[in-house]
Amino acid sequence: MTTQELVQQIYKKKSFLCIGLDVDLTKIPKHLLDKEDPIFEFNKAIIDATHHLAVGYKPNIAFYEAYGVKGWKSLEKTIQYININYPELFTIADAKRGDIGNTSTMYAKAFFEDLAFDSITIAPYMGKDSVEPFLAFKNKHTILLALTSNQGAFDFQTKNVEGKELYKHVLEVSKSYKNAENLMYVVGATKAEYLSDIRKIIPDSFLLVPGVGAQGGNLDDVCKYGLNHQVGLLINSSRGIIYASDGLDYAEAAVKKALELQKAMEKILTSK
Ligand SMILES: O=C(O)c1cc(=O)[nH]c(=O)n1[C@@H]1O[C@H](COP(=O)(O)O)[C@@H](O)[C@H]1O
Repeated sequence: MTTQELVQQIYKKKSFLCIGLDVDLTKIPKHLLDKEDPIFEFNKAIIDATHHLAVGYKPNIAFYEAYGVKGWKSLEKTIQYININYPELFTIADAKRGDIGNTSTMYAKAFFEDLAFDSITIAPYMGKDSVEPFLAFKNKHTILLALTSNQGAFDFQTKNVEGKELYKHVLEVSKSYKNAENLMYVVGATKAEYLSDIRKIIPDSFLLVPGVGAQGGNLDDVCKYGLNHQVGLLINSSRGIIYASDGLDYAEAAVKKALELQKAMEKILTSK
């Protein structure tokens, strides 16, 4: 998917919501556990109910790998279901990969070619030759971890290195990578106060912003400095939407939570 197609979808739906599919068998409604593939059944119901309110879905790969081959099959069925039934949706493999060049190429093939995701999250720690193999894929997006939502972000990312914070080096250096136009960045919603500095370095890039909902991040704070001329934000909520209820009404409860966020986004977009 091109960035332009993503932007068009955002304006059409008046939403820049991404729903995180972090499926945990201990949290989904009990009646689904009797099904042949409970994870896929859960995802399918959530996607069918919320696809008009969201522009993207982000399965966190750990939640599938945790169930071995079965989990990987559920992931494959989920991404195929989206790509066949809702091809306009932007898909993110939240895999947080990155390794020496030839290994990164194999990760890229796994997520961009075999599973046909539109994008993948990547850790920048191993540098240019670990990131560029992902950037080589046309119309695929590499979402680099810049300033993450967790407390551990302060261990390294905000440390001063040669006069500026490490995350700023990540933003600046990555802009010179080959095919850098395929880059997006992760900035946690809990770090909204850093966004005006971040936008000075990468005014045009899309940001994936997790941490709204369960982690306490605030949508208005993120939008205040995070929005750009093409919106430039994908706000992710996982647990806050998909586990709104663990009863028979789980899909309707997810719609209610997604609608609250979409309405707030519509208001922000129309007042922009
Ligand atoms: O890359 C991510 O998506 C990510 C980066 C980050 O800094 N913080 C963060 O929470 N995430 C992911 O975003 C999702 C947040 O989930 P909730 O807190 O349940 O909305 C999880 O899948 C996290 O792994």
